[in-house]
Amino acid sequence: MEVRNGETFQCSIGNLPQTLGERTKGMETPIQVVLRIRPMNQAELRRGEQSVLHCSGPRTLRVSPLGGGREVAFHFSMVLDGARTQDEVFQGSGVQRLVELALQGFSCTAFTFGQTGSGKTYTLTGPPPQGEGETVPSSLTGLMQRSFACLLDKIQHVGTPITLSASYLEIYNEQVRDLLSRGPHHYLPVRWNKTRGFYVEKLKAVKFGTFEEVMKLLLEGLRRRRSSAHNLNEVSSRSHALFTIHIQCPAVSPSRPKEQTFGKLCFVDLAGSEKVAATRSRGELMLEASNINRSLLALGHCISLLLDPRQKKNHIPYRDSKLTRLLADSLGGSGITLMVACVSPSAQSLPETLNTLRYASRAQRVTTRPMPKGPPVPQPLGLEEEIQQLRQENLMLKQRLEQPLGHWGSRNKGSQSDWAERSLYGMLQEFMLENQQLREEKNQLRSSRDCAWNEQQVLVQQFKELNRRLLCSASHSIRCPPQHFSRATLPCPCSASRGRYQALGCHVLPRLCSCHCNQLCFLCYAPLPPCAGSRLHQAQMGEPSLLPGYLPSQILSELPPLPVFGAQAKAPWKMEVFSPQVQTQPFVQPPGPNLREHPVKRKSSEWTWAHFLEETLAKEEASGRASQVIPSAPPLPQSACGTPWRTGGVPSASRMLEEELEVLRDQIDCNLYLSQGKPPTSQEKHFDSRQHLPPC
Ligand SMILES: Nc1ncnc2c1ncn2[C@@H]1O[C@H](COP(=O)(O)OP(=O)(O)OP(=O)(O)O)[C@@H](O)[C@H]1O
Repeated sequence: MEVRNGETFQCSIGNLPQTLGERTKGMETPIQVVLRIRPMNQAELRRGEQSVLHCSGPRTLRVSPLGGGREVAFHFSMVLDGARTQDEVFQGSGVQRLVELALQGFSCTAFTFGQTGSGKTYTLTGPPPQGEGETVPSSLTGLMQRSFACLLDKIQHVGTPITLSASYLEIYNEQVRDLLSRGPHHYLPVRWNKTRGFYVEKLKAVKFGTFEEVMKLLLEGLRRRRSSAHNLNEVSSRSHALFTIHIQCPAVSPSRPKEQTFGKLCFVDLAGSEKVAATRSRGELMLEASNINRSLLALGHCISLLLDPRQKKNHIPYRDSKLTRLLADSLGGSGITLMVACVSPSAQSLPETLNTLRYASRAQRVTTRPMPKGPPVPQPLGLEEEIQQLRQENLMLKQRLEQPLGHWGSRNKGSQSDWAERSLYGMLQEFMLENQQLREEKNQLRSSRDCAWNEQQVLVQQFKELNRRLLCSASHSIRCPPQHFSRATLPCPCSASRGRYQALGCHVLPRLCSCHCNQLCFLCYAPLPPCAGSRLHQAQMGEPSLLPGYLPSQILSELPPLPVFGAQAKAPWKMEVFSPQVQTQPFVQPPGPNLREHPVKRKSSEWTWAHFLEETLAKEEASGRASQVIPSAPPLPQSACGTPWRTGGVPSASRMLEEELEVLRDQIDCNLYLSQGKPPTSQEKHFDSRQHLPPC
């Protein structure tokens, strides 16, 4: 103990237990917090600022606001005022003890925190070099250089070869960068696993054995670290920097490998919290300040939660920032931690200083359970064997899956496991084969459906062509009866009628009735005057879609245009030929002396123009009343042998076409069902293409 300026300065390591080691393994140990007050800088002295911080004893700080405000006292492991030299800080902070514990295999961390320009970097590494190649005077070197020297000195006395390596990284704008890596900057990911906790992947660790080597690494990293000038600090660090020394101590006896230790000594120089208004940071500086403040806030939040024993058992949001992830073990894990809080004595910085003091006060109530790090825990033998077996099985199964199908049949039937494998993989292969076959079948069905569709299209075209030819042929045969073989035309029934339509000429096709009671010439579509038997014959028109003058509009639109005679000729579907009353009437066979007394309703499916024509003509011939009933009927066309055209003769071409068309219709019906790829539904069973096709 020594006395300076009337104050007691205890040159010890504060509360850090000297005996920390074997006896404190796993015991709750509080974080050690040391306070360092930097001296007034030139700018503050120029402004004539007064100090508001007063040390009252080695561990107590009194804050006396100017103007007689309420005085506040803070207690820490050690309070080091502005008059303390770097060496005194090293001696009084307890870092030496940390070095000893790291050598014993503990994971030790010393970090500085505080407002920007409060002396954090100075405390750890001393003042910045004055020029390129300049070194810091040994009296001003910080905790890090002194700790390196201490560590190497202690290692020399251990007597066993100890492996040392160092890594250096910075967290800049929430990105981790390796400061020992040459070449372009690469940001490294922070990972986690059960044995290592959080770690930086691919972080370079450089082995060293001498003080010069480790100093070279430190200076190399310091040069690469981001720093900028702002209003409060000419060389302000813009990133958090972590310098870690990994200490691998072999076991004293090779027969006891578990005694091997893996200690760690980490120095963390946090970037300073800053008020942008005070630092007047703009642009990139402002972004950096925002990231710095955010990560420090996350650190403070973790510390607050760690204070609550109930919260500590639950969730601590270490993942909120890269900094808290990498400090997780030091804050709430198995590490030993020393914090050096740095403050400025100036009254102008009092708000930030109070923040730092409160932050530090809380941090020293956080506890860890220090545990030395041993060699990586090997996997239990059983698990390793199991993993190995699973790997082999996986490999074998992969190989078997790649084998040809026939392979399984040729295998000998062996043990139960063989059988199980065989049946399982046999099933798999069968399913795959079946799947393949089903796919092929589906493709075949699809192509046959397409073929049927194409065929149907061809048939529809053929049908149209046949229909056209049939109409032309019928028309021609009536115009030029075979017995005449001349182009002399029969008189049109329209021309025979009187009235305004008398002048209209038209052509004749076999029709329902030769009188004009249907009020329409079905060739020229001219309205015709009603006849005396119109009521009777209108009744026959109950199925308008089956009459020759009424073709479905879809088919008519696709047919070649019919010859039009006269300017008044209109398309039948646009003419008001059929009154609503007539259209809604069901077809009733006309009563007559030779017909049944009661009208018989017929199904529309039974009703085709060809059948009706045939029946009507047959009945008229049989009764001999054709001319009576239909006085204006044109003479029936006669064949060369004198037989009516419907039974043979010249219209035999039409007959053939009709038969051909019949076949085509059947084919179309079949194709319609085939193209749907399923059996016809009950609705489709009633479907009859004849109803949708024009009559022959
Ligand atoms: N104890 C001290 N004795 C003499 N000078 C000091 C002391 N502490 C700090 N300084 C000086 O004050 C200035 C700021 O110090 P330093 O850069 O270490 O602050 P900082 O807290 O690291 O700031 P930042 O967070 O911005 O990086 C430097 O010029 C440094 O040399």
